[in-house]
Amino acid sequence: MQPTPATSLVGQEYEVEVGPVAHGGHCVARTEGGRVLFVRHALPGERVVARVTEGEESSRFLRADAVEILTPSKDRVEAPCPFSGPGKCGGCDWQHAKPGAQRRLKGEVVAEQLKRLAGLTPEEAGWDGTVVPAEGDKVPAGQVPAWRTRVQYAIDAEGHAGLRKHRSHEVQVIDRCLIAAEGVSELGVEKRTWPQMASVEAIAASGSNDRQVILTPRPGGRLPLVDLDKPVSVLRVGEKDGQIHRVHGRAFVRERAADRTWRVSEGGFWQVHPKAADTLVQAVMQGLMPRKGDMALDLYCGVGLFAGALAERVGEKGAVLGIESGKRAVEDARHNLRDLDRVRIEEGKVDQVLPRTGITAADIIVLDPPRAGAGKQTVRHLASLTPRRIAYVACDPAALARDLKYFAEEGYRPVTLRAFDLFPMTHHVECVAILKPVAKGV
Ligand SMILES: C[S@@+](CC[C@H](N)C(=O)[O-])C[C@H]1O[C@@H](n2cnc3c(N)ncnc32)[C@H](O)[C@@H]1O
Repeated sequence: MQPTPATSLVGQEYEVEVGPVAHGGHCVARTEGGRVLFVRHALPGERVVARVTEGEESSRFLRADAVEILTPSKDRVEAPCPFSGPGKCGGCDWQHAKPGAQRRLKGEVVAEQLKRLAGLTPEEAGWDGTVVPAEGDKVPAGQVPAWRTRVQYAIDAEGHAGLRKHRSHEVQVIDRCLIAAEGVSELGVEKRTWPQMASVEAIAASGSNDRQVILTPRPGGRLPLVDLDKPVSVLRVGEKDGQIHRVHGRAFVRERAADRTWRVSEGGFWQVHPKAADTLVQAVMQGLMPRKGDMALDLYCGVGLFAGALAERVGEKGAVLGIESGKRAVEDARHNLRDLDRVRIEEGKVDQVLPRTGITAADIIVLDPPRAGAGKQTVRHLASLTPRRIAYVACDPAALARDLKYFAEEGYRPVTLRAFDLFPMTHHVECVAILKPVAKGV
């Protein structure tokens, strides 16, 4: 028998009352028939016309855009960016919300994830429920902080630069990104065409005047002559090996944080918001309270940010071990911390390298995993090292909550949790949880 073709509901419109915010930059609503909609461009409490963008008759839930606002929330503003809105750029999620409301929505998402996945109330997680703006980002409604020091532009078939539409490969051509840092805008990527390129990443270091452009050609595409006004280093992604190669200028940018200069090479991780690195180092050190002589771990250490800050505090009698899987990031970390004998950086995946190190105890641990989180096996291993305190830096509250549950099973509970709005206008939020051991079963 032939399977019945799925009936697409794309384009179908429903008038709905918008319910609470959900993780991912949308709100939950139900149709009269009880069908669940995840609605973008809406705010809780609004009555809107939602047009389905993804989903079929048989889908568990549908995705939709609010295309008409019948009863606006008091938190609504006109989106400052002309490229934000249904069917347009997918980069920002909350352009249509006042800055304070954006932070409240993010706080509600963190609270919901903690409750659902870790069984923790904000009080139990040691969190006051607020999401704190980065220094300098408190702007009036209708204005936008220009914070993105790294922007990956997608290039359309005609060579125009833009950003991808939400959950799509289609490119929304733009002439300016409002959240791009000044240094990125000055590179003028949107002002010229990039024939034969698939993407162009623009990086403006916040700790120096270093600027970098990383070009990814289409298959068989030839590199353009890059005649940008400023001295800019140019790298390209190799078609055959996928590796980043230097075309001209430096192969790295220099960032500044925690009173040190950091070399960040070729696609290595560095926080995108210019204040993020200092904000997070401060939160981690305040929570961990390192002591002279401590043995400390910095897991998923990137170019060595927390390892460097820890090394200053544990002093000459202490030791810091960083683990990072990116080869170039490891080279950068070793270079960045070459003046500190007490720091050792190991290359490889945390779950593979850590058991091989033979370390059986650590006094304090920082972990800053990618979006997927650390996972049960790594959490177990960390708890077995019986650290006095653990600082968990998380870019995804769902992964954080899952790992907090595993930590609780191993006898570690959060004593404080702080949340920072290091990605204004988007749904992303960064958290720092400080964990301490409690007696098992308590
Ligand atoms: C969120 S970044 C944190 C980097 C650094 N702590 C910082 O703040 O700049 C996560 C880092 O983990 C690295 N990474 C991803 N998976 C890993 C794994 N399984 N083991 C070790 N490092 C990993 C990535 O290359 C990236 O540098």
